[in-house]
Amino acid sequence: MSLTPMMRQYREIKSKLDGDTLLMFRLGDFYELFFEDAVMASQALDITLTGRDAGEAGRVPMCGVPHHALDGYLERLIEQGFRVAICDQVEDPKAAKGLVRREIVRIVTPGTAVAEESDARYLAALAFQGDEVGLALVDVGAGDVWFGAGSDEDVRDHVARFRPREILLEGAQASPDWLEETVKRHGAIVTRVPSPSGDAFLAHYNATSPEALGLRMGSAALSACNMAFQYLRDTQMASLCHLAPPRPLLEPGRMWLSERTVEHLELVPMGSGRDRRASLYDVIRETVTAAGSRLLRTWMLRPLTDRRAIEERLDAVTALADDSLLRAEIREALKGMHDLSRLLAKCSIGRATPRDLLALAHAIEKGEAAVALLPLEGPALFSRLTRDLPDFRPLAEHIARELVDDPPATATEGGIFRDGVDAEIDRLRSLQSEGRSWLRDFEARERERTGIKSLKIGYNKVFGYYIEVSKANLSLVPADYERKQTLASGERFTHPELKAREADMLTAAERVVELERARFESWIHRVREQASELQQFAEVVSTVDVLAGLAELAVKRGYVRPEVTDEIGMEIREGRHPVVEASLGAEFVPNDLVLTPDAPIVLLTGPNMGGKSTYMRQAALIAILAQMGSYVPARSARIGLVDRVFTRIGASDDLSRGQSTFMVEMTELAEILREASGRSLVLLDEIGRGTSTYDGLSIAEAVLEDLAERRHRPLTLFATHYHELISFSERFSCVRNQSMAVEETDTGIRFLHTVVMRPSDRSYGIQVARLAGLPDRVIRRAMEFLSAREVTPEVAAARDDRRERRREPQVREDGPVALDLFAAPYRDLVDWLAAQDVMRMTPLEAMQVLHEAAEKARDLVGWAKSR
Ligand SMILES: Nc1ncnc2c1ncn2[C@@H]1O[C@H](COP(=O)(O)OP(=O)(O)OP(=O)(O)O)[C@@H](O)[C@H]1O
Repeated sequence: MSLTPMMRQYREIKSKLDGDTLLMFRLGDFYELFFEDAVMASQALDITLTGRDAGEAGRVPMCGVPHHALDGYLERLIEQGFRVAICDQVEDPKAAKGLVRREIVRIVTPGTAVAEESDARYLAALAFQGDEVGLALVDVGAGDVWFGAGSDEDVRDHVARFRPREILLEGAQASPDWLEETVKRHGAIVTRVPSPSGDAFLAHYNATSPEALGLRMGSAALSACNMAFQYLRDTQMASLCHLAPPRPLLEPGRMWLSERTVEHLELVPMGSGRDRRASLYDVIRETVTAAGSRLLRTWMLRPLTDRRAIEERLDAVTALADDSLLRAEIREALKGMHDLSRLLAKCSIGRATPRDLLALAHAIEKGEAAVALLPLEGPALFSRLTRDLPDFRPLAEHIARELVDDPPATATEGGIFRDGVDAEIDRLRSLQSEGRSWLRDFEARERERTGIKSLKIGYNKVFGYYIEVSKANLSLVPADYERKQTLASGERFTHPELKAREADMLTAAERVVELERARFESWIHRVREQASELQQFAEVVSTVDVLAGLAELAVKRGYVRPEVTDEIGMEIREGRHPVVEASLGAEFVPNDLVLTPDAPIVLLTGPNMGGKSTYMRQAALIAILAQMGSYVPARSARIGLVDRVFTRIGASDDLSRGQSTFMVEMTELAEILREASGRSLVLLDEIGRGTSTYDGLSIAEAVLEDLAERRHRPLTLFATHYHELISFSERFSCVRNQSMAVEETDTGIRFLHTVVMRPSDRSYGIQVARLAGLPDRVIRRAMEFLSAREVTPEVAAARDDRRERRREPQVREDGPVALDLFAAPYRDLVDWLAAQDVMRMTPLEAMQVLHEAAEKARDLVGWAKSR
């Protein structure tokens, strides 16, 4: 079938792309899509689907977006997981003989697009070698590159933490089991790529061997890096010289926090909209720049384990916390600073506009102003940061001197540079302005000569300059006017004198645009040449922002400087949970925590809602804050360095991963028991809850015993409802009982949120249920069931089996003394209740079950009475 030449060109270019990459084809002022692409894009972007004559194929579907609005539309497509190839006209249409030459100039993909946002946006590459998986992560916008390798699970953790938007896998490689779910959870796409050939990675960094970049020859990590860089080269088609040197994911001297720990401790925001829960990151973020916020997040997720490095940061924070004037000046200097890394990325991928160039200059000026404020005789970190830094002020000043105050958003229309910057540009501009004044004179002259008062000189792209005469005056038009165009209201003419001028003026205008563009490009080139030093400068500025932000946080929220030691243990006086405190304010009740090598295990009991989870998480958050170099919410804190934080805390979203709650619990527990060292902090919340009481209790007991009997016992906070475990402290001096205090009142109980150094005497489950508004009749029956259970022979026997009972059963005289739970009608209810899986229900369904339970219980009450 023969297509029009343009459509043939389109087809040829499209055939070079993967099937699912959309092609945006530049036609005049629009980027157009055709065929299936047009159908998909018109739906995705909610734009009108039209058609275009394609030759014998007839009309084919088409839709398009104006070229100046491309970025916005691209962003929307990328957000929906599309990959988009941009095809531009690569020669001047005026100079083209026949069809304009077009080429793909870049491919925009979810993992490589540079967006105007502060969040990181990663591209990941996975390379499999036997049991080892190599991983590379690149944030093109921020210029960050990370690499690492490990087990399938390690890599899953990294991927979950970095939340890449796009994951590269080799064509034939089978997907790891977890990939599909990760992709769903984080809205990423998987892109299949050819196996890496050559050394795109080494070539990018101009390195002769991988060792020079910290990688091993032939390693899985190196393959992943090669995959990522080959893909970047193929899609970006630009130098990407702004990318910082690659950094290992598992740097020595960093604390490792697994994905689950990050989630359990709510370090970063989770959920969205109304479900979005406040996180540590939200509370501690006092940075004033977007890049500073990104770095703060990195610090928080990768705390240090090297005491000296932590103290170096703490010294800097102290200096800034103590000097409020200096802190305010630094923060003021940085306020409103554009994202330097992102601007560098744009220069490096050739997408910077004149506006970006000026923004870059302003960002440098702001960064330099902030850095210049640092007292060099002050903390060592300040001088270390600034020691080898070139002075970028001359560069910034030079740019600002040359560019106009409000440069255009594209480099193609001139008006970028000030007068006096370039003699040739000035000369051409004055030619243009002379031309304009000549036009004014010419207009006046012609009005005079013809006597047509309303005669006007106008301009459009098709006809150039013209003389417009209204209908009423057409009879006065002189013979030397040549008719060009008829309008409803009059006619347009040219004149030889006007034509001659027009040629001069248009040439001058085109020449100016050309010269300005070339000058702009040479500026971008100069920036690119210094991209890696500028990127380093950007990181220094972000560090200053983070340090000043942490100092601000310390002062604003009354945090104290922790004492960080190489010993094992921690002593926190009047510690607070930073996030809960931020929402409760003065109502928050501070608590102490002392863990020593001799007594590293705390067994925490107390009612639901008593504050156990808060207390446990608080310990981990304080340790993380201290080790990232921040002050902490406490009256005082002495923190022995922690190598890892492990958490096993019932997570509500386990279900969304399709794993049973109990299975997840046990998998995590297994990891903790395998990997926790004597320097680890372990939080265990209600181990065993996911299974039957006695299985759960037995597992909890065995775990506690295992931890207590170790030579290197991890610092452990063990919250439990199993009161049976309380007696452990008699067997093991390393286990200390603590509980959340409760006050019993006439109407029920009141939570004091105070930690006391004794076990809780009861679990108060039913009282908490009453507080939650369970109907009185259900509460009453629950009390009856409870007292009955306490004397059921099976239960009593099972308990006696295990240990001496702490309390004698309280037989209530006014209630049914021995309710036979296994009598048929009760048994039905018990069986039915046992079959309910509340964790898999929506709140509404759970309410219905509760309602039904109450109904059934009421029936039973009636049945019992009737007996
Ligand atoms: N120290 C405190 N000061 C004031 N309020 C607190 C404190 N600790 C916890 N709370 C409040 O009590 C609520 C319950 O706390 P938390 O979830 O830690 O209890 P829990 O004992 O772990 O409960 P459950 O066993 O049901 O999980 C929190 O939402 C918080 O508002």
